[in-house]
Amino acid sequence: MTTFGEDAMSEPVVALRGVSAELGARPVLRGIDLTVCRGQVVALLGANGSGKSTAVRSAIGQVPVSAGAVELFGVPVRRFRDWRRVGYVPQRTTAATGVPATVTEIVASGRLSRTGFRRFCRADHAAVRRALELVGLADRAGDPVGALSGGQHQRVLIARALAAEPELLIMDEPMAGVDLAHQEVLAETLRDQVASGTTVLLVLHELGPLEPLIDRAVVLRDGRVVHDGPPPTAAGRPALPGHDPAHPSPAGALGAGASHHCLDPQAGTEPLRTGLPS
Ligand SMILES: Nc1ncnc2c1ncn2[C@@H]1O[C@H](COP(=O)(O)OP(=O)(O)OP(=O)(O)O)[C@@H](O)[C@H]1O
Repeated sequence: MTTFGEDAMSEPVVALRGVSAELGARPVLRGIDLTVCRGQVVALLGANGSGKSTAVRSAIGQVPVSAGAVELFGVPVRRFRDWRRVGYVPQRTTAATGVPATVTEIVASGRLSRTGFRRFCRADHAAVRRALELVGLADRAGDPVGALSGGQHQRVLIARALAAEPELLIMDEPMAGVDLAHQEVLAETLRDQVASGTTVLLVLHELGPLEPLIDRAVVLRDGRVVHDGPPPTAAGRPALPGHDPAHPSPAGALGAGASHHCLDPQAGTEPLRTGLPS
């Protein structure tokens, strides 16, 4: 297990500062600030069309920004090359359907960011096998990916991201179409990843079994950050252990410019609870 010191915990792994982006002629992001520090698990929430996918796609350089700055591991994304450190699960796609590849081949493709064009070594094969086991698909390893159900396909995409053993996992609605039993399995997997120091940025519609893992929620509305703080409270119970639902954080109270959600090494506070209302 990796242990990070306080200095590492204060290091922004993902930083969007004042980011605006247009798709077509439409302004989709309107000056958003989003910082995820090492070891944090941040959920990006908001209604359909609020800009969540665009925000994570701009974080990995897939959407060009018209204003503001995007950094990964402290490096401007346009100069970032160390992609082995990043695992990305796109919003559910059927792109692999019809591709004549096996489940193992799709998952192994996630390892290419580490291996480049060298031959797979024993550790690479082991990482692929382990990723398949983590999502509960080891028994389907040799099957054509086109023969899988939608939820199984989603789990293949998660395994593909895990195969690279990334330091940062960015997942766009990873639980979409996944049944509750396998959501629990994936939540357990994610818990292990987080325990070993992985930083996670998730687009979610509902927190579900991931709720206990979420340190912070950033809520978008119409391309703007309207809340950055504790996750919303599920009906009738606290969003996090120790969080009093009688004192919910007012949406927008923390607003944009949330880099203070990283641990201040001088402050000596609990790193991942910074910003929770008392
Ligand atoms: N390629 C595109 N060209 C033009 N507009 C687009 C494109 N992709 C997305 N948009 C628009 O950008 C806005 C934000 O889309 P985005 O996919 O980021 O939203 P989202 O919050 O992830 O939504 P959902 O919850 O439905 O996945 C929407 O109004 C959408 O119609």
